[in-house]
Amino acid sequence: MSPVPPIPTSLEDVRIKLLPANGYYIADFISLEEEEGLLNKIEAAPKPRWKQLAHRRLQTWPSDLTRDTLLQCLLPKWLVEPIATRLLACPASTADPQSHIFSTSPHAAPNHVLINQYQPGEGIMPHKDGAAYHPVVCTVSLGSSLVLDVYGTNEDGTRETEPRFRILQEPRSLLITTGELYTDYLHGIAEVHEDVNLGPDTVSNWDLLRSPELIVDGKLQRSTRTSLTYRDVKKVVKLGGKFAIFGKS
Ligand SMILES: O=C(O)CCC(=O)C(=O)O
Ligand SMILES: [Fe+2]
Repeated sequence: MSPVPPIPTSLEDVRIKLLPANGYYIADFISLEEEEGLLNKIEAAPKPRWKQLAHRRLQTWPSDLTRDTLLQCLLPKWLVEPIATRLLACPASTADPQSHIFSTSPHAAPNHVLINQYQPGEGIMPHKDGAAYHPVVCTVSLGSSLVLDVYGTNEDGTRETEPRFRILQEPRSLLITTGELYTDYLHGIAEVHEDVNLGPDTVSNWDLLRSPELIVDGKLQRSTRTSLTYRDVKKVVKLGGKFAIFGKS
């Protein structure tokens, strides 16, 4: 059994200093067994749970949003334990050990998880995650490393052609993006079989990586990579609430 990795004393210790405010990277967020358990759960989901998109496939938990609104429903236990619990146990600052990354979000916890799966050569077009969510995304990566490209915008609002920052996400790592990095920048994953030109000058989280030695000649071959992105959807409606109104009449 590989041990469950310790939680950092504070997110301040794992801040990606080269990024705009704020990005955090924890190379060892879950253990090998936890990674395997999660991949088994994801594979065991009924086939209709998967939405096949042009260049990746997607599961949405507990359900899709309708007009930026989530129908209130608890996340299944396997998505809460260990990831969500550990996210809330990670102090945002040493000054306030009770604070965590969702302390100031509407529900003080994530209520929504997207599971994206990419084969080598697949990716996601640069985009922003939008206003449905509180501006915090916690991404746990499983199976393979890949690079997340971060783009700025030009004065006329168009996207810059070249990424301004590159973040390498290793298997079992956690990446948190918040604030300006969430609201003002776009992120995407290139459709390549291999990430290239990786080094201390090109990878923003280089000093926080677990295994930079696996990168040979600046290259890393991709295999199947699955990501879980935890967020807090701002608007939540209760189905029971509506029935209660009907019940009264
Ligand atoms: O798979 C990832 O790391 C990114 C996914 C993403 O950007 C999204 O679901 O909005
Ligand atoms: Fe996204």
